[in-house]
Amino acid sequence: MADQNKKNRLSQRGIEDTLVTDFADKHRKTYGDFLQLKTLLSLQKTFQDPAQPDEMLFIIIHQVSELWLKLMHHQLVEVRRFLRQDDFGPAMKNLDRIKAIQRQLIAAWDTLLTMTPADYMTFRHALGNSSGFQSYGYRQIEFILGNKDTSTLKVHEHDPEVMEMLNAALTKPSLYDEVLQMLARQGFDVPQELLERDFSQPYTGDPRVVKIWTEIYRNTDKYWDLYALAEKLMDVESLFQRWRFDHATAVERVIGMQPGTGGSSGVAFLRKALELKFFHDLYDMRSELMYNQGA
Ligand code: HEM
Ligand SMILES: N[C@@H](CC(=O)c1ccccc1NC=O)C(=O)O
Repeated sequence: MADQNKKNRLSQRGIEDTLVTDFADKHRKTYGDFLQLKTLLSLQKTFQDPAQPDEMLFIIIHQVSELWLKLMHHQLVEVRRFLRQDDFGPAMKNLDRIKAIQRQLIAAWDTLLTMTPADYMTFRHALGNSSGFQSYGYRQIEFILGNKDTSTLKVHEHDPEVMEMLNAALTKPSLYDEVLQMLARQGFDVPQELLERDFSQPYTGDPRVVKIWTEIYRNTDKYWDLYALAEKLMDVESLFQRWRFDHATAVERVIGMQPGTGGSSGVAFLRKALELKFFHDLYDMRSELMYNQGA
């Protein structure tokens, strides 16, 4: 009986006859061709000689994060485009994807934190003055979400290509600017000066728009779509804050209160970002709702 069981145990799956195995013809693309794997997998160059064991982890976490940031930005541009076309459903679908990407970015902290402070110290000096502060993929996302802080551009002045990309992101309307345009198209009384504002400037909220959101949130039965959109924006904002919080917490766990390689105070600098907000009106509306309910 035991022998019979052993015989039946599967040790190899084998392949099916129909499986395509002949890729000698260069026109027949393989998985590796399609994904440019030779290029992709040649980019994880460790920078110490001899390489330290955790350099590979550090590089891959950052490269993967940059890829997620790239996709997140792509989807944010899509949402902005759909809002401009009043294509509500696709905008909502893409916001859901953005939230899923944000969860992926947050999950990276767990993997990174398997690296001990001592492990990091074996190669931190080799990073020189490079720092996540110089991530233009991240900055582009902050800009489209509305944090138009031009002081962050300074570190890119040496690089015309990056400057051009970030300047374009700076001067275009943010996602929320596009929401304001949409509210105006739907008949809400959005002040003209907000619709025609200089989009390279930060928008910190306006009591007249807060009034519009108050109307929407008091009458969700009538304005369900706008309410649902605003709540998705709040979700994106919360997940962004969670990423910032987890970053600051992870950094404190690894380097304590040491200054950053980019030259900032380190954790204290990162914690200051926890006070930043993208969608000011959506927060102010909540205080307004409370106040008026009591009145
Ligand atoms: C051991 C891991 C890490 C440490 C010790 C660390 C440390 C720091 C510090 C100290 C800063 C402040 C700027 C400076 O003075 O350098 C910073 C900024 C930043 N880091 Fe990290 N970081 C780590 C991992 C990551 C990862 C995995 C990412 C993902 C892309 C990331 C993205 C960023 C970004 C985008 C900023 C700028 C934040 C802002 O402008 O508010 N960091 N990091
Ligand atoms: N600022 C970090 C190092 C750092 O940020 C960094 C440097 C090179 C590549 C990625 C980095 N990570 C993200 O902030 C530190 O102070 O240790």
